[in-house]
Amino acid sequence: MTQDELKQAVARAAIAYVVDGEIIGVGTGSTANFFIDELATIKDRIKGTVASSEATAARLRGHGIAVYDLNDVTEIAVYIDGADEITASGAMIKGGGAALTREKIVASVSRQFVCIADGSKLVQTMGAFALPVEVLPMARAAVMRRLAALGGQPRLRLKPGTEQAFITDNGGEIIDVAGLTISAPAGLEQQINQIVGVIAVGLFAQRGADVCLLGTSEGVKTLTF
Ligand SMILES: O=C[C@H](O)[C@H](O)[C@H](O)COP(=O)(O)O
Repeated sequence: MTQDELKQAVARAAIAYVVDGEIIGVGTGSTANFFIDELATIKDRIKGTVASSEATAARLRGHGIAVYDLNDVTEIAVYIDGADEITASGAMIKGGGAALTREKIVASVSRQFVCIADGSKLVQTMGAFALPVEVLPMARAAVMRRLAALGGQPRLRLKPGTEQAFITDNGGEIIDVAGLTISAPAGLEQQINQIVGVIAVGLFAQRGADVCLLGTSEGVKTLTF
């Protein structure tokens, strides 16, 4: 099976976690896009969605699915999203698609977090994927020095094909930190959160996934944490 077929399989399996009549939180990225396309086939069963990025909101609306502002919603039944890396305890690195801050916010008000990922995302120790950190542009250099002091190699994410900083939906910039071996994800998440100028770190450990639907050549495996 190709990686896309594995992503499609987990996206389809995630439909079983959608709660009828409720609001669903929707993630960002290629796996989440497959999920949005599946959700479109049962859109009449849900009340609507909250999106974790402008790109996701546009894709949802393109399918005629209602997208609510989070400020108008008190509870989200389930949040469904991909990951860049996930451990056997449900901690994740996210933000390869630069949506980490809104993803974290939507996940934080959701009753359940269902991660959908192809098998290549399951790792023993996180860090091979450079850790994304969203920062306020004026704090970029100061935060990069602090991240380097933690042992990483921080690099400013650029707009593809340019020398200009990539700008997120929130007006922030992304620093990708390579070279970390993340053996205590919750502690590192807390430590990076405390650096002044950081908007959010792409470590989802304090609030990790509750379930991971993992796409493998033997079928979709369900990991619960
Ligand atoms: O910001 C992006 C998100 O955290 C994605 O969930 C993550 O990058 C995984 O994306 P994909 O499903 O494209 O591998």
